[in-house]
Amino acid sequence: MERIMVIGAGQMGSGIAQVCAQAGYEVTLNDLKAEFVERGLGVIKKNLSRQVDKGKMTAEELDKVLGRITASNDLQDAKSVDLVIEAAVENMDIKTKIFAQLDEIAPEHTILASNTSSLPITEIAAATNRPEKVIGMHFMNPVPVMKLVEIIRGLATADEVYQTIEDITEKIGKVPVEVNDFPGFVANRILMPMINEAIYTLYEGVASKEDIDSVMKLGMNHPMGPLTLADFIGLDTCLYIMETLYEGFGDPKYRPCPLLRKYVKAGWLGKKSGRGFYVYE
Ligand SMILES: CC(=O)CC(=O)SCCNC(=O)CCNC(=O)[C@H](O)C(C)(C)COP(=O)(O)OP(=O)(O)OC[C@H]1O[C@@H](n2cnc3c(N)ncnc32)[C@H](O)[C@@H]1OP(=O)(O)O
Ligand SMILES: NC(=O)C1=CN([C@@H]2O[C@H](COP(=O)(O)OP(=O)(O)OC[C@H]3O[C@@H](n4cnc5c(N)ncnc54)[C@H](OP(=O)(O)O)[C@@H]3O)[C@@H](O)[C@H]2O)C=CC1
Repeated sequence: MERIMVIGAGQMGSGIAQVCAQAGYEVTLNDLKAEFVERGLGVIKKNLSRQVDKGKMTAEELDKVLGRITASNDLQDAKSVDLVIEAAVENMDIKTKIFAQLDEIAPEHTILASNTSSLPITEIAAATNRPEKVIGMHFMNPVPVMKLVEIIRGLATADEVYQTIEDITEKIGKVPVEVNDFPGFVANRILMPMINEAIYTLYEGVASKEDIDSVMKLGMNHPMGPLTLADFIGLDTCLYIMETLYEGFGDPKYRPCPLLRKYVKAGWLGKKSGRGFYVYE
């Protein structure tokens, strides 16, 4: 395993590319347009420069890490990689299209992983002719800081593929947790209903957004209040995850809050779009 391709250069894809390059892998960072990859590379440069400023990394190391990342706008670049980690938007149609194409392009030995936060790995795998080599590799945001990676076994995922991904996860300094393929896995099955409930609390006028966040920050020692965290994750992603839980379990307890839907329809996607529950400069 030497070459990794990351698909999607958004907040997750750029973080994944960064930690893989820091661990010594050659990384191809792919997005639909050159400007999106440039934006992702800009975030990586900023993160690494901060480490140089703090004396945690030398300027030479920074150059070496950046030198390991190649920009790409063509899925054909998957023909020379050993592992693909897909981090495009949380949408099943988009993901199955990407995986079907990758299956045609990537060499036989290549493992195809998805950073999906909730969608069934088994269904993504079924879009390929190599379901045994398809697996979930769910990083947490912000990737350079958070230690956890949920590794999700699809129905057909081979044991040796799981083992390889567990080894890579450890090599990049993360802690793997093994999870079976059910909607939302573990992380978002627990986190997202809490966030959705915080949005209902705001929607029903129980308290102001600042006070809801303060309750969870000061009362439960959460590093961020749930509404700030929702903005940080992306409200579109939060809604996709709630819909996956709602449809996947058929249980009304997972119904997404109408206020969340309204914000997403308005394009208020949180920090990444400049406005969500809060306004960002
Ligand atoms: C939706 C899903 O599918 C799954 C998910 O990811 S759910 C989201 C999971 N993530 C969380 O719950 C995050 C909760 N928030 C936190 O843990 C913290 O607020 C935080 C780590 C984001 C920031 O921590 P903080 O102490 O307030 O800020 P700060 O002191 O500025 O940063 C701490 C360190 O993180 C780094 N950091 C902060 N934000 C960063 C970012 N976006 N990218 C890279 N590094 C970052 C800082 O550089 C700093 O590094 P050093 O220790 O090397 O100096
Ligand atoms: N946000 C979070 O906290 C977490 C998110 N995830 C998961 O990671 C994935 C990405 O989320 P996140 O990084 O937050 O989202 P972002 O919106 O920040 O980034 C997604 C990126 O993928 C690009 N993209 C869309 N379609 C394609 C495609 N067909 N080929 C290549 N690139 C494409 C988007 O381009 P464009 O801008 O044109 O749409 C965008 O640059 C999702 O599956 C999400 O559920 C997992 C853990 C945590």
